[in-house]
Amino acid sequence: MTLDAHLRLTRGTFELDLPLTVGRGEVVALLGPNGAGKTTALRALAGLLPLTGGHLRLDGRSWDEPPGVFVPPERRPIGVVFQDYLLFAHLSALENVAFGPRARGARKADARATALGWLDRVGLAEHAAAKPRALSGGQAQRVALARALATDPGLLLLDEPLAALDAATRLHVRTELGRHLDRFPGGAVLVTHDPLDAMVLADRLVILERGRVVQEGTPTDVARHPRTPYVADLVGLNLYRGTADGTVVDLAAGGRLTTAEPASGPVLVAFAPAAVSLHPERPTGSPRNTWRVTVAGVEQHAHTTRVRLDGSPPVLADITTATVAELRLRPGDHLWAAVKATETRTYSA
Ligand SMILES: Nc1ncnc2c1ncn2[C@@H]1O[C@H](COP(=O)(O)OP(=O)(O)OP(=O)(O)O)[C@@H](O)[C@H]1O
Repeated sequence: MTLDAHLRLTRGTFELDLPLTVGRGEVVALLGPNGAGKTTALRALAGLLPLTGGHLRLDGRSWDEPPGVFVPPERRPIGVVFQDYLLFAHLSALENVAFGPRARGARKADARATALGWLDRVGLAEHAAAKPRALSGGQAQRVALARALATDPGLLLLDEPLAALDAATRLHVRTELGRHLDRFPGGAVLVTHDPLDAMVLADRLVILERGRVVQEGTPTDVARHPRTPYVADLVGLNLYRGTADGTVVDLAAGGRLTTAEPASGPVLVAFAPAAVSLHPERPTGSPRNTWRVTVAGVEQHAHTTRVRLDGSPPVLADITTATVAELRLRPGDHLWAAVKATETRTYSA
């Protein structure tokens, strides 16, 4: 199955304008800040919101092409997994999964056999008789996935499928979901806020901001070459726009950096917060960028401390607990930031 779409629609003052293709067996993650249009895109794919322009085709068959064509949701071969599962509370796990095949005309015994096969594949055959309230969050999510796959959909839509799970369950269900997605022959569109879900599960990321695509590529490519502050934040990098003249880049945010790769004209420069070291005095002796900074905030992460620093340019630094103790950091403190040219990546803007 191949999805070929240009989703154009208007909701109040918001406009979605999203070209989107999904190949056979491909998982595409839609990422973006709140209000970027991710849910709107998913609802348009499902047929819950009609397009106002553009087109939506699966394997050459048109599902939505205003003004003439609109295939209603119940006639689209899609499977949907939402964060809150939406299992029928009064039906058993088996009946929940059998519901789709039944609704599509399968005989009761056949629908139950299909459902049991899917529950077995997601490791829940022994919970077939359980009602949703007797299942854990992770188990309910697996029933929701089995239910979506039991109808043999051409397209799978996943809306924040792991968001309702606690951290430990999430890790486990993420790995399992990845395995099922690898085997799924159709295409899948995954909406998520979690960069890790997207990086682990998706073949390709499409980043939306204000209804438009701002960046698209494999997880590795996007993580290495963020193009907007939102994407840089998502993948945890410092990112600056600037103008390069050889290995010197004048930054739009103020200041200049010496980089390793020579370039010319408008560029983006990125480096990891872990590449930044902080010093009470100006460090000397090695070929580094150094500039004066002021501590704006300090956050404790799992194994490091992230320090937000004002300066020209402002910068994020990840430092060890030992360094935090040594520097006794407090907001307003003046320090020197240093980053080696070889730790920076430069690419055209
Ligand atoms: N019922 C509605 N009527 C008018 N505008 C709406 C409606 N629902 C959403 N919008 C607008 O559409 C835009 C996109 O919303 P959407 O829910 O698709 O974003 P999202 O990327 O899924 O955000 P989130 O991450 O918060 O779920 C928003 O700017 C919102 O204001």
